[in-house]
Amino acid sequence: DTRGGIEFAVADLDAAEFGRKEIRLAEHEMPGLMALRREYAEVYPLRGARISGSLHMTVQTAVLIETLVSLGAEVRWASCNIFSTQDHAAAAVVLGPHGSAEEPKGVPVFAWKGESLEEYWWCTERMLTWDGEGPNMILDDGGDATMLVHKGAEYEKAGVVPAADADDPDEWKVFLELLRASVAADGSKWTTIGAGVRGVTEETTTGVLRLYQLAAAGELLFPAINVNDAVTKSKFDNRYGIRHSLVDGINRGTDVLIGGKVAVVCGYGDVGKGAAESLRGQGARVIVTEIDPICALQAAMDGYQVKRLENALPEADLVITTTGNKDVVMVEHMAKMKHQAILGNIGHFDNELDMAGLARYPGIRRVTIKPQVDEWVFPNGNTIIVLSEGRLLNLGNATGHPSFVMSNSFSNQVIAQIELFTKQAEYDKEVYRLPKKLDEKVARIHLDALGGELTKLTKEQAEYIDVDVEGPFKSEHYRY
Ligand SMILES: NC(=O)c1ccc[n+]([C@@H]2O[C@H](COP(=O)([O-])OP(=O)(O)OC[C@H]3O[C@@H](n4cnc5c(N)ncnc54)[C@H](O)[C@@H]3O)[C@@H](O)[C@H]2O)c1
Ligand SMILES: Nc1ncnc2c1ncn2CC[C@H](O)C(=O)O
Repeated sequence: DTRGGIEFAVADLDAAEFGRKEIRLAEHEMPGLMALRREYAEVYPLRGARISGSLHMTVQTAVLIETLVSLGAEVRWASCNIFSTQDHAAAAVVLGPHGSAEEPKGVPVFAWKGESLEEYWWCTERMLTWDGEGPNMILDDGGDATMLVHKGAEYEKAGVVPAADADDPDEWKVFLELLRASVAADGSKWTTIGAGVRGVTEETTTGVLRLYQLAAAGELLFPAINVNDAVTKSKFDNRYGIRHSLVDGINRGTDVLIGGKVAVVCGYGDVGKGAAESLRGQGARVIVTEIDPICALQAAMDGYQVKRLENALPEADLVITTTGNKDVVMVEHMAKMKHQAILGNIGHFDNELDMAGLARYPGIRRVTIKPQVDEWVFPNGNTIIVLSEGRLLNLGNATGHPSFVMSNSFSNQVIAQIELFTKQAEYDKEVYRLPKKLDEKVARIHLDALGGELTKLTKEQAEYIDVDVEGPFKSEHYRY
């Protein structure tokens, strides 16, 4: 639809008033973004930026979007997951703080909760397709937007879009069909977009992995900033955000008592650490699976039992994957789980769970209990409860991380967007991280907001530990 010159595809514009109320409350909980709006008021560092954003369309993301706009940017947005959109937030962003349903004054948003795969990729293409000049910045979460531009340009150059293999994931088949139609209609669309983008800022671990792979292959079309590995992002959002939102998703999805139960957490990285703490906080006995001896030893030292999945399954009441890897829980594992055990994933993609194998299992039956909660019935009558079809359940079954921790992450996103947009000449087609001083600046803002008192180094102390009184306070190789 298009109204007031704003193109959009959202579930219900009438939900905007509710969305605006929650955005207003969220602003109070996002001091980093509000501080950046004040710091750059009247400066408009992003004037001229045309940002295409692919990131869960939540209340928190709405505050990020409106911060980018307040710094002068034009923005188009889609969600990076078919279940993570909060429809009232999407509607409020289309209307903007001063618009109305008749006269929207916000930004184009193409996102609604419960998109099909075809709709998801349609939204992603719309988000990247501007009238006139294309985007000159991408803000990505998981790398789907970056992949669409890169694969589109690659296939335009080759003059052909490959056919999918029969056992390719449905996502990939849908993706190739979208590109087949696009390349047939305009054989240079994605090449032109790729050439016009000054840089991409990537939110999450899995998207960052994809960027380093592109860079290693010499295929990166533009510079990239790895926002995930800002300390004030991954050591906070990935851990403390999950500590809050994992249990939220399980409770809203199943209302099953977690206390006294046995929970298996696959992966003990930043997300796995938050997941284990979240479940232990509810009184679960947590068992961790890991492939990395260092993270496994951390789990053991944190008091968790460390086992291989197949040895933990017989007693598991919940199994949660957090690895960023694929094929972690296969249908053979699922067939051995306890009756009505809960299976969920909080990694970025659903391929951590063998959902295709489950759907193909002979005699399997799917009973939808409610949206994003399915009971899968095996022929022997044993059933498992799968959340959000294996997609990240904290956003599919709940509302994701709370505002305060997303303020940390999104402050880094805004800083990274300004860096790449205004200092393009300083960046090559490589993957960069933000300097430690900016990381410490984000931490300082949020510590102040929590009422924390920072101790000041004396000049002598600073010299003794060989740092500047004003920081950076740690070496580049320091591990927080
Ligand atoms: N749901 C959310 O809100 C949210 C938030 C942040 C990150 N993420 C996503 O969560 C995933 C994990 O992120 P992270 O920052 O914790 O990554 P990480 O690399 O810190 O941790 C992943 C851990 O999984 C382990 N692992 C890999 N394969 C495994 C396997 N087969 N079995 C057991 N362990 C295995 C690795 O050794 C590693 O320790 C990524 O996909 C990331 O994008 C989701
Ligand atoms: N509330 C949220 N809004 C937007 N994205 C969210 C929210 N909670 C988790 N995420 C996922 C982003 C996270 O930084 C990641 O790395 O995946």
